[in-house]
Amino acid sequence: MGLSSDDDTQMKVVNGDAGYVLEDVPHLSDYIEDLPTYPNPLRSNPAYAVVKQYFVDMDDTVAQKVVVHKDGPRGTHFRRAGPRQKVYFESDEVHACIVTCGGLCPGLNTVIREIVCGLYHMYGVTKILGIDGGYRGFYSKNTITLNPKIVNDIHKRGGTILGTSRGGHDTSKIVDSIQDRGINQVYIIGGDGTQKGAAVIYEEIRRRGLKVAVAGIPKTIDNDIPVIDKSFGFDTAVEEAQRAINAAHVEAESVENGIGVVKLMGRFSGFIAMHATLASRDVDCCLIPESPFYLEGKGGLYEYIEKRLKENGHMVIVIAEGAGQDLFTKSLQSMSQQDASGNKLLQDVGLWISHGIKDHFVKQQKMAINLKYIDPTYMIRAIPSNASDNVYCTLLAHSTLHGAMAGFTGFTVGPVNGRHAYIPFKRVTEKQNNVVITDRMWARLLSSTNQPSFLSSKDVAKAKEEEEPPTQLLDRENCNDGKTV
Ligand SMILES: Nc1ncnc2c1ncn2[C@@H]1O[C@H](COP(=O)(O)OP(=O)(O)O)[C@@H](O)[C@H]1O
Ligand SMILES: O=P(O)(O)OC[C@H]1O[C@](O)(COP(=O)(O)O)[C@@H](O)[C@@H]1O
Ligand SMILES: [Mg+2]
Repeated sequence: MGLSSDDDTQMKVVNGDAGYVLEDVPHLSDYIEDLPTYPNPLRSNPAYAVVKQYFVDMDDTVAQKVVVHKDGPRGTHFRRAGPRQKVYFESDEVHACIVTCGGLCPGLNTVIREIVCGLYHMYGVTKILGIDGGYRGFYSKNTITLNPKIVNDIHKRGGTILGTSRGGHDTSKIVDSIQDRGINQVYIIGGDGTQKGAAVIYEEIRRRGLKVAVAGIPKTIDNDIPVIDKSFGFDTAVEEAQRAINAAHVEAESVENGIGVVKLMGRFSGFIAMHATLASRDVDCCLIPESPFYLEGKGGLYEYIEKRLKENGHMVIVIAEGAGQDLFTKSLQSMSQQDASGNKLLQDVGLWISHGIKDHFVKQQKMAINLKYIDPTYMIRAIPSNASDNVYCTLLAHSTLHGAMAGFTGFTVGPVNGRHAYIPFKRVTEKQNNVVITDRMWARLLSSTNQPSFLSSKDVAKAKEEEEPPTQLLDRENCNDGKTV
């Protein structure tokens, strides 16, 4: 095995036999010499001591791709998450903090709860601070003391007890605050923007030579974070979206030529819309940002609506908020408007398409329609996480704190092919996870709704060219959208 020689401080690439590559995460000992280690207190914990092979082997890694060919390279691996025999912090030395940034997501409170309880009960850590209101809270607000009693019931509530915000990432002020407060473990929960912010915080801490572990926990309702199988809260959101789709269906089927339009979240990726549609089976058309569509003429949306109403008397349309933005924002100024974090602000596509459909059928004078528009966007993310997300959030929190206690830093955590791994920040921030419309999952959706693909044969060939990897199995990202299934 050989360590690559580049001086990247965010990823340590180790090459092994047969094309094995380990994209390892940084460790405090990479830049601080002679750090003392201590036996993991879990060795004497009555609950965990009895578990056979509770500790993760030093050499355990997780493969990014599990579908392989006999003669293919072993490919990229990440360090397996979990408790180590030795830790780099003594219990009473740890001063941890937790911050939540970006949009809300079901499960945020569960992750907070489990970090607090995990640190307390597994590692005997008692000094834990909550940072109020996202990154800016480090330097502009008071902190919140956290302990198991305070967080006991919070997983039953939506939102985040710590508050959140967009914008306000000032690296030196944040690191000054970490240093001044004597914080040595920083748990940062948030999406792609947050993880980029966490990466620069880690870089600055390393530059200052501080013994501070920086750990990211990926959060996004949109499920657009690459590498990990799925982001927490996504399942809950898809489940909650069913209620809106059911309502749209009931309304639509109760009247003549009823149309139910439901707008769901998904700024650049249509995972929520796609999964909610597949789960429901009542949806006749799903529109997502990755799949361009058009309204007028042959093969367009209006033609399909007319056909579907004639066949079935009613229909349901699910539209992701980022779908079709190019169709109607060109003339509008707000196209270039951004939120405090620099994310593009979107027009209300649901309202726009509802008006468009109504106008079209009024002008046509062929058939009278009855359209109901349902916008549950914030309702699907402001709720508490469901049972399976709660368990997922618990494991994520545990994986993260085991990593920080073991001295890893500059990492984010998540399941890769079902096994939790420590992933370099770069890998989760360099691109976004999108629905691939030339993949099987989208084909399943098209076949379940019977909607047009809105693509000409030329478009299909082009899309295939763009998406198709040179070798089908090994060069494609593993992904939670079922595309490798
Ligand atoms: N490139 C970046 N570098 C540093 N901080 C960033 C960057 N992008 C976003 N942030 C910060 O991360 C936080 C959350 O980002 P945002 O895009 O709103 O949500 P999310 O993390 O869910 O994507 C904000 O406080 C923002 O200032
Ligand atoms: O919370 P805001 O600022 O209204 O933003 C809404 C956006 O947040 C999201 O829910 C998730 O975005 P983040 O992952 O960046 O938090 C998007 O789906 C949506 O476009
Ligand atoms: Mg984001």
